[in-house]
Amino acid sequence: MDEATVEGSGTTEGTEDSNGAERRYAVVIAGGRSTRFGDSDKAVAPLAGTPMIRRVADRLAGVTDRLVVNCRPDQREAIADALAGYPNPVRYAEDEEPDLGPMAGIRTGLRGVEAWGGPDALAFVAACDMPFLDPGLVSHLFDRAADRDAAVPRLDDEWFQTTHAVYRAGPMADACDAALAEGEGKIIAPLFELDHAVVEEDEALRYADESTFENLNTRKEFEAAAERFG
Ligand SMILES: Nc1nc2c(ncn2[C@@H]2O[C@H](COP(=O)(O)OP(=O)(O)OP(=O)(O)O)[C@@H](O)[C@H]2O)c(=O)[nH]1
Ligand SMILES: [Mg+2]
Repeated sequence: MDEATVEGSGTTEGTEDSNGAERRYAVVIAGGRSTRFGDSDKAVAPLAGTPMIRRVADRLAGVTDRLVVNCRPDQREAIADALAGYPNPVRYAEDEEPDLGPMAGIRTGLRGVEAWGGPDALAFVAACDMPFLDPGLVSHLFDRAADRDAAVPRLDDEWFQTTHAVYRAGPMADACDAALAEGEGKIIAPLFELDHAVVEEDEALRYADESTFENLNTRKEFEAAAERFG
């Protein structure tokens, strides 16, 4: 791999498991610098006693079969500690070049999925800072992506939730590579290259409440969220 270190490259197993059901992948991207949060990594910061990335991963454990975490190499040990004992198999897709932005994180995470389950595997991609995400909506997004290459929620007819969306690993990673090569920074650009379902707000909110899209950026938001976990 030229851009990312992905474990298990070359061990593609296909997307079917033994009972014929399609495996569902989760990707959590965590390669950001948490600058609004402060001088520690928000991914592993304890949120009401549990590292935030663990809360995100736990929300996904029942509706996905395998987890790929995208991060920088220097984050990996702390993240692996946070995910110790996770019920599903976990692999890491490390940024070879850091700080290329969330689109590069999505690309690298999906390359990890592709190496594990093949290019047609579907993955729900989440940011590491969305601890309220709703597994019911995640399942629905998988259903909506089944005959497409992506399913992405859109709020208020306008705001695509690209880090709360399902993608087919190979096509989306290729589209991100192309966008990155063109210097295209807008995270929605690769989406428009794909056959994608848009899940409008009213549809999404039949499966979840708004908090599923909430992301925590500042220490203040983090502390307010911690109180909601009691
Ligand atoms: N791999 C990778 N992931 C990123 C990068 N920038 C942001 N992310 C991830 O994208 C998601 C959304 O990013 P932000 O909420 O801006 O997080 P952040 O960049 O760590 O925080 P700020 O520095 O405050 O912007 C988070 O899960 C980040 O970890 C990056 O350069 N590389
Ligand atoms: Mg950022």
